[in-house]
Amino acid sequence: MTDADLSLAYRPFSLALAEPLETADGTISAREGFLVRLVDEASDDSVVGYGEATPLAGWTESLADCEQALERAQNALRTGGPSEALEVVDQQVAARHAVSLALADLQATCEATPLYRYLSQGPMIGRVPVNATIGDGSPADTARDVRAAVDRGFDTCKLKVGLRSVEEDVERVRRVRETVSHDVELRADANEAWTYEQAQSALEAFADLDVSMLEQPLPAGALEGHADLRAQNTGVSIALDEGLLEHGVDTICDANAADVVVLKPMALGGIDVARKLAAWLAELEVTPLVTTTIDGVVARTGAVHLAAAIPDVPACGLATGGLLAEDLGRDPVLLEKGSAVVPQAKGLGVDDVWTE
Ligand SMILES: O=C(O)CCC(=O)C1=CC=C[C@@H](O)[C@@H]1C(=O)O
Ligand SMILES: [Mg+2]
Repeated sequence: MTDADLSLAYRPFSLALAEPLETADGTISAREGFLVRLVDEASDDSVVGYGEATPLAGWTESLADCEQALERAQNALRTGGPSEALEVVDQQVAARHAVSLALADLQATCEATPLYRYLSQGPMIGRVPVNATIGDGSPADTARDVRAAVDRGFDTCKLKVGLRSVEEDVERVRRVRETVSHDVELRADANEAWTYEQAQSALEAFADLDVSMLEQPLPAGALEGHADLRAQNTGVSIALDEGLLEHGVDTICDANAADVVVLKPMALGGIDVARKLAAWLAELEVTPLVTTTIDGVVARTGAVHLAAAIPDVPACGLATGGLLAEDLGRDPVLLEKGSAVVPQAKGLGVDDVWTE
């Protein structure tokens, strides 16, 4: 394959969620983006690579900026090859995610290697643990949704909190705990909703209810506040998500602000970028965890490969396909007993997404 033989095409898509996901950041009811296809014209059987750019307000560039960036990448690929195509989308994380994923899928496919092994050069991995994602709802609805997830095989559930009063959120978690045993790991994600005092009182109550992790309780800027919450040693891990985009790994680790850092490849510019951050975090003894931005099957499967390339990754937010009412194509990732079964076919393992 020579660079000059590669051509990039993209097309828009819109995927509705089965039910709107209520978060303290806002409601997500549909995901719009671009499916990317790279073709190596020189290969006899036209090897292809797929990528996906699904911008999310507040986390990535806008849909319009993403489209312009993909157009630039299309031209740059023709004139300057892959490195130039990546360079011209350097500041548009969702577009860069798509282009870098398509390049990696194509390369791994050419090498007849599953994408995660192309990324990690590591051992074969059969499964990665995943969590169920439970949106805001009444205490009864939340308990019902968690029960249903546990009945489907999940043993880790992440609840969205921060839309109601702290007392109501604590009541939701209490109802959930009454419904499922302590074998089920419960996490909560407040998406920056709380003041320090609110976070402190939630943390104490959550510790009593055996919640394992509280994600982004305070605004992204509040690194010291997160460090202070951590220093209380309640037994509840503090995870940063939005905080990573604002501060980067070094600043978070220097401030001792997190036990866990959430990596969203779509918001970070790609699975290649996220994998480097994961290695860096692990070196600094902070746990990396992978989630999607409620993406289509191409980006979601890319995130599964990323998680499989991270040693000893904890349960990740990758079981988000079921939140969509429709998808870009067949899902190659089976969810079984709280794990995602990692595709072992060459490349991403996604096909039939680009129908003419
Ligand atoms: O982590 C998960 O279980 C699924 C992904 C998820 O929760 C999110 C996806 C996209 C935007 C956010 O509201 C949210 C998050 O903050 O982690
Ligand atoms: Mg989060």
